[in-house]
Formats: sequence, structure tokens, C-alpha cells
Amino acid sequence: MQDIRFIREHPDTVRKAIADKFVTLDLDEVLAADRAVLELRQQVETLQAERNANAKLVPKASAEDRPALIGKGKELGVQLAELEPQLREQEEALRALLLRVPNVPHESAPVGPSDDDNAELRREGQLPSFDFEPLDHVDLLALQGWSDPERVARVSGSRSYLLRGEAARLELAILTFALDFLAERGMEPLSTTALVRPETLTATGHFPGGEDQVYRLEGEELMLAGTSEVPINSLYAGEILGESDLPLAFAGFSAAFRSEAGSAGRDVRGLIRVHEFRKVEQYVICRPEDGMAWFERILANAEGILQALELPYRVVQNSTGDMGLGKHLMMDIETWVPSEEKYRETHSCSYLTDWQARRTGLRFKGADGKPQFAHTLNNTGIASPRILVPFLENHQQADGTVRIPAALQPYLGGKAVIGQP
Ligand SMILES: Nc1ncnc2c1ncn2[C@@H]1O[C@H](COS(=O)(=O)NC(=O)[C@@H](N)CO)[C@@H](O)[C@H]1O
Repeated sequence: MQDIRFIREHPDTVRKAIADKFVTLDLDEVLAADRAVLELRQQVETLQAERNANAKLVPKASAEDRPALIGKGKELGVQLAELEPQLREQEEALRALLLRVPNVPHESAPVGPSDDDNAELRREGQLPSFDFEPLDHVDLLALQGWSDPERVARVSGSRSYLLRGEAARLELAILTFALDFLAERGMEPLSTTALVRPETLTATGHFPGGEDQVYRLEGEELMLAGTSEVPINSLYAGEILGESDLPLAFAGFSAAFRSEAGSAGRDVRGLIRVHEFRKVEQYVICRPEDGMAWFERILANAEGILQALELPYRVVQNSTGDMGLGKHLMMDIETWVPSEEKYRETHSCSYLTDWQARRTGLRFKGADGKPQFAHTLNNTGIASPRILVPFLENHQQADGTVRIPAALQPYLGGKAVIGQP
């Protein structure tokens, strides 16, 4: 959410952000709602001052003057009783509009409506060259008896998954490795819930707009978050932290749930796009001046994990139309999937300046002692089972076994290979 004072002082900058992010929002409507609130608030405050001043006169007034003063106080009270609800209504209308005002994109973001306009920044790692006919991850899992798609579909329907045997251990090994990798780099491990209250999804910016992506529990106000960014972002909601409490940097592990509404027909085969997955999430609350350095750091962390897993990838910068409402700067990491001969998104790194913090009420006391909004960032550490797609396909061997990179071997009992030849 933007600061209303910023919108008043820089309407053209905000108008450009609305246009560049292809957001449907009339900034004039926001500015009109703001003026309506200011006028009403002025009236209410004047009446309140009058009523307070009048109330002070009553005890000192003569017997003959008192009735008139008491009558005036009642009259002022009637006017306030009418205006105060109107003011609250106007303030709610303004807040609903402000929640839809986009963050200003970084000047380096490619301007365009979709991910087709994302810019490739660099590629890392050697693409595999197989001297045998490689399998895709679905066939590899089936070959090794590591999956059971028919049975799990009977239990959970489409976009479900189940890993058996060494593949189940591989998933936990990769998740634990990622958590350790981040903990060794100063991120506090968290094992978090996915059950959240609706306001936490408004706080991150998933709502309004992303309601159809979220599973709700019938008869409960609780919902299932699609990323531990949601519970972690609201952990400190409403608090005023000390400057020395920052940065708060977390490696949050949780299940993640997504309806994938609107993705019908996309990635229906295999592990790329499922309704429930597990993710280790990097989440940072920092001082404004530290934001860009943290963006580089959490991006480098994710690259370090992929390099340790010996997976080839590329880094792209998201376009203004692809980055979404709250992002100031966003880069995706896409990892090579041999069976598709394409890079597929496995990580998404975002810097939201104070846009999320303002919605969440994340503040800290700066050197001047005045509360100010913190800045927030997030990036994927690792998300499974999606990462298993490039992992299994890139590391498959001619005999159908899968090579385990050295960094991961300690997490799999020292094995350098899994699967039966
Ligand atoms: N339906 C899904 N199935 C499997 N993996 C998914 C699914 N949706 C997202 N992911 C994985 O989760 C990663 C992060 O998802 S994201 O929406 O792009 N970004 C976030 O959730 C941010 N909080 C950063 O992690 C994706 O890059 C992908 O690797």
C-alpha cells in the first residue's frame, strides 16, 4: 500500500506505476476519496473541539446560562453522531482503494504486460548432455517405483503427488539441506503454520485479487496459505520494533497450498504444479537503507543452493506486468528441465519496499525515535516437489539411477547414487 501523502505529492509517478503494471484503477477516484475523508475529518474535529470547549463552560456557567449551553452540547452531539459513522465509512472506502494502488517498479524493470517481457540477466551451469535417451521425471519416478500417481489420484484427485522410498527421502534431504544452507548464512529457521487468518493475506498483498488461489476451511475464518511468506509477514504485525531488532531474517519451512485456479491444462503431468507442496522460504524485514543489499543476498542464497545441487539455471528480471502489485523489484530463477528443453521457474525473489509493511503495520523506531515502516523482501529457498523435476532429470544416469551431488550426500546417508540400476 502506498503512503497517501506520496500519492498526493507524486500523482504522476503513481499513475505511471498503474499504467506500467496494467492495473485497473482510477487514481482520481483515490484522490477524491482522500479529499472526502479530509473534509469530513475536518468537520468532525471542529465539532469535537466545539463540544469540548462548550462542555468546559457548563460547570462555570450561571444558572440561567447553563440550559442553553447544555442544549448546545446536545446539538453538537447529535451532529457528531451523524458525521462520525460517515467518516468511518469514507475511511474504509479510501482504504479499500489504497489497497489496490501498486508499488512503484524499480527503474530497471522491463516495461511490459507479461512474463514474455521478462529480461534474461544471466545463465549459470552447464546444460547436461546425455549419451543415452533421457527420461522425463514422471517416467523416471515410475521406473524406480518412487511414485504412485493412480493411487494418490484416488485419494486426492488431480495435481496431487506422493513420493515413495528414496524419492521421499530425497525430498526431505533437499528441504533440510536448504534450511541448513540458509541457517548457516544467518537466516533464523522457522517451522511455520499454513493456517492463517484472512487479514494476513491482505497484509502480504495476496488479497484483494488472489482470493480464488486460496483454499478456505468450511465454517472457519482460517485459510490455507500458498507460501509461508504469509504467516511470517504477519508475525510481528502491529509491533513497533527497535532499530537494533532489525534485520529479521527467516528461513521459514511450511506446507503450501494453492488452488491453481486459472491454470487448467497447464503442467497437468507430474510434479511441477500441485495443490500442496513444501517450501523453505527466505523472508526479511529490514531498514529501508538495507533493502537492496538484502535483495542481492537472498538472490545469491538461492543461487548458492542451486549451485550446490549442481543444477543449471538462469536469472530473469520480471517485467512490470509480471511482477504484480506490491513488487518494487523482482527476479525469478528458472532451472533447466531437460525433458522440456526449457528453463522453468523454481524461485521468485521480490523486494516490496514499505508497500507490504504499511499493509501489515510493520514499523520500527529509527535513530530519530520516530516510528517508520520497515521494508520487506522474500525469495524461495527451495520448493518441493517442483525442484525434483530438474533435479531428477538433470542427474539421471543411463541405468536409471540418479546421481546425488556431494553437498547433498550427507543428507542421504552418504549415498552418491539412489535408485536401482
Ligand atoms: N502449484 C505449485 N506447485 C509446486 N510448486 C509451486 C507451485 N506454486 C509455486 N510453486 C513453487 O514455489 C515457488 C515460489 O512461489 S511464488 O508464488 O513464485 N513465490 C512465492 O511464493 C514467494 N513467497 C517466494 O517463495 C515457485 O517458484 C515454485 O518453485
